[in-house]
Amino acid sequence: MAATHGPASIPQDQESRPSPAQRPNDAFAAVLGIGTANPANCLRQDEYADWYFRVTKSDHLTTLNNKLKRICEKSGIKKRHFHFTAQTTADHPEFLDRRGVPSLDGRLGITQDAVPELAAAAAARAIAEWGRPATDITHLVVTTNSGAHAPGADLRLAALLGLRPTVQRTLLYLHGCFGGCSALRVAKDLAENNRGARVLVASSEVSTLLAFGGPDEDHLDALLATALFGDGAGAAVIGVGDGDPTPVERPIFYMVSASQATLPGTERALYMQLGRSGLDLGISAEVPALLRGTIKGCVADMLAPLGLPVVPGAGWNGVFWAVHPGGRAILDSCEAALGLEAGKLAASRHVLSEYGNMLGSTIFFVLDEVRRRRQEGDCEWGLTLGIGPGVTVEMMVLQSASSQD
Ligand SMILES: CCCCCCCCCCCCCCCCCC(=O)SCCNC(=O)CCNC(=O)[C@H](O)C(C)(C)COP(=O)(O)OP(=O)(O)OC[C@H]1O[C@@H](n2cnc3c(N)ncnc32)[C@H](O)[C@@H]1OP(=O)(O)O
Repeated sequence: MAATHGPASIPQDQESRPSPAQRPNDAFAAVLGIGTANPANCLRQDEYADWYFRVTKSDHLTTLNNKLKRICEKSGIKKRHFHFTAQTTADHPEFLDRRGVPSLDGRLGITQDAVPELAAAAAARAIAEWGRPATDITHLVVTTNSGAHAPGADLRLAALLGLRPTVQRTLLYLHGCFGGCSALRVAKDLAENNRGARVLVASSEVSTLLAFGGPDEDHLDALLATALFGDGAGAAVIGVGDGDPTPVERPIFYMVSASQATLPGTERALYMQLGRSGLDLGISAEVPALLRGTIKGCVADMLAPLGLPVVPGAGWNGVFWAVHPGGRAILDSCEAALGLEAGKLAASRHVLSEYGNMLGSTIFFVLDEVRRRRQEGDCEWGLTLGIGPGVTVEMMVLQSASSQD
């Protein structure tokens, strides 16, 4: 299937701009397997605020507790998974004080094992769906916001999965919420430029361990973060059919084109920085409005060279969407700015509801959900959007392989 069902040519727009689809069939990398995993500890969002104020010994801060409750109610999240437990704060009381108390070593000491182990659980599922032995993986791309080690989670993951010692590793740190999209873009390039390559991409996030702290009324975006983020890992196997069919492989999506854009003047709107007290972060309340004002032009600019076909008259509703659910208001902004019909972001909203924002891992959950929901007659072409610090938007044009079966 991999080699015989390459993407059909993308019809050109009237100006006949050069298109990536002018490349021969089967030249595009395809997603050949997807896997996801979460830590076992799961907290309901409607109980989260009270849990958080209890474990941080801050029950007396009722105004902040009520604010967190209001944020949780509007978050579009039902539950989230965490590597973090109440026991973590009992074992590491220094994690509670983010005002200069050193705790980075203790936090990194936990993520060192947690990141590759969670990645391995997701990757094992992706490899099982792919259907070939782990030793056939030629390249490994790992992304995380939850580490600062060398050798890093990529090497541990390779060992846990029994990959070949010659596997070619790439590790992407601190890419924020678009890390999964960046890793997929790198994997696409590796697969398309190395004949026979099979690239394992894995994102693993236990960033709650790095960023957790007690409530602080001078740092309300950190309070917001406690309501949004969860832990999880996603993985995919990427490869090109390259004229050497391997019948066991069944493409899910073809990765037709990848691009990245940064919204001018938005460097401080979203940021992360590792410090001695852990991961410091900023999430401006302006982010949803910033996206609402710019995302349409940004996506149009990135698509312009491609001549992507949309159903006549359907506009942005003529494609399927896999948008990173950075927050409920992020999805609302994209929906409003692009004029999307209700339901177009259903997969993203479902993932947000079930898991929260798992930074770079989230896009794998969304892609998994998009393919689960696919039905006869659904749009053949689609777009992924990753949004994170920069403010950076990563986009990939996908073609569903199932529409060619
Ligand atoms: C178990 C341990 C767990 C620990 C977790 C630890 C944390 C881990 C963190 C990991 C590190 C990750 C860092 C990554 C940073 C960059 C990555 C991203 O892209 S990030 C992705 C980007 N994601 C986003 O940008 C989030 C997008 N935002 C949203 O989705 C929504 O605004 C909403 C759901 C937060 C609220 O719904 P909405 O309809 O707007 O409802 P309303 O208008 O009624 O407001 C309700 C209350 O919310 C308030 N408030 C709002 N914004 C902020 C703010 N920035 N700041 C502060 N407060 C804010 C607002 O003031 C109001 O308060 P009040 O007046 O009631 O007192």
